[in-house]
Amino acid sequence: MDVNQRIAIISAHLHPSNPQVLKVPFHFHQFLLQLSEFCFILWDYFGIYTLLFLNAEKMGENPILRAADCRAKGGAAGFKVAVLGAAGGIGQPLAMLMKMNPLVSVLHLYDVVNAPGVTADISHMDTSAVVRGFLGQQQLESALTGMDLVIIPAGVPRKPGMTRDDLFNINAGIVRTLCEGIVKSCPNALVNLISNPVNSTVPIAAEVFKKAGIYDPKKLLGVTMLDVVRANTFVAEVLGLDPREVSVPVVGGHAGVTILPLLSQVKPPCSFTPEETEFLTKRIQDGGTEVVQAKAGAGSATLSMAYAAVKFADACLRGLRGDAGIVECAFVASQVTELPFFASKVRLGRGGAEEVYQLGPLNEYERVGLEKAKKELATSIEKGVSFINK
Ligand SMILES: NC(=O)c1ccc[n+]([C@@H]2O[C@H](COP(=O)([O-])OP(=O)(O)OC[C@H]3O[C@@H](n4cnc5c(N)ncnc54)[C@H](O)[C@@H]3O)[C@@H](O)[C@H]2O)c1
Ligand SMILES: O=C(O)C[C@H](O)C(=O)O
Repeated sequence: MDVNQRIAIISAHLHPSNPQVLKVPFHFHQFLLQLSEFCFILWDYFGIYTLLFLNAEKMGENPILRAADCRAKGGAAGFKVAVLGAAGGIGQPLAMLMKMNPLVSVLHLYDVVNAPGVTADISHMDTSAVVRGFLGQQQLESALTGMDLVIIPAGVPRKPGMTRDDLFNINAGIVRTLCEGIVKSCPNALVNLISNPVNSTVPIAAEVFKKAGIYDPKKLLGVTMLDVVRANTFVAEVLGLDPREVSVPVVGGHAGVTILPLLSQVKPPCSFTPEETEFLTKRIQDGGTEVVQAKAGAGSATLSMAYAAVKFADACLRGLRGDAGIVECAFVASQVTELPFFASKVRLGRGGAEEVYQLGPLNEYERVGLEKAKKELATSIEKGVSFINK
């Protein structure tokens, strides 16, 4: 019986117009029974909230929100995910899409600006993940504590005329600081690194983790999914197919010629003329620049990147859950070439990138592209490594 039913019954009994109340002589035991009913109602209405208020006042929090948070925490089981740089151009739509992901139970949004605003906004979405905001470096440790997956889109984006490597001086330091936070608060988390230049920031992260003695190469993944997303889209346009039916492996790295689409391995199997191959390869390699130029100084890809990041993060979470056969491209520690890092297809599992696949047969065009990619990649990787070890 709920509180309202109890109130209805008791007030009906006590109301002077109730003939039974008038007729039935006063009995002390009935009076006690009714008194106890009233006590229950008072407790239901006021007692629990009084306790919550007293407890929450001590903790300096709004008790009603705290109660709601407790209920939400008791909800769906899932993974704890942090987004670092959550108030940015990528961070905001990425945070929104992660809030919609049913595999996520707790979502921590960290930034050096505007994290509370983005958090308040996203927390009103009626999906199950509980959202908490963290602002500034003094809250970095709390933001990261207990996380299963950390997604990093923090850092400055390109303007027209810049290369991704031009971002190194600012973003290298940002990535180092964030990775030092991961060392302290969630050394076993999977890390999805988006901040550019990815070809250097992934080696930076690896060196920070190595120095701290927590490096697990399987758990550090540079996000190159946007190259795959673009490749699927552009190839589908040429073939006249639905992009969701097209799968293009993109290997190497994430900048200019290091982005190497393997058009000979497109699924469904198809063939391209030399002109189509040249056109598609260039368009995929220059996809980022195409957006930077179109935005004319207002930044680089944010919405398609958030989409790609969430597609990749979802694959990582399904891998962590133990799903079989999750294969995506990522920039990881690798023995596929002589370079210590290389993007290729990886199998995602409970331990992260559990298997790194070989490139498979390449045609002559791709072999030439691979040599160019490796040359530039070697320099970018070395730049990242020596940033930490200088
Ligand atoms: N891997 C890829 O495919 C890919 C694609 C697109 C963009 N990017 C890169 O992602 C990065 C972010 O791009 P954006 O468009 O979102 O930029 P943005 O400037 O819109 O957002 C970056 C956010 O990072 C925050 N930030 C800065 N320093 C920080 C710190 N120390 N700790 C936490 N947060 C910090 C900023 O406050 C800002 O909110 C850039 O480096 C960009 O080049 C990578
Ligand atoms: O091009 C950029 O600077 C951003 C990103 O790396 C992209 O590929 O869109």
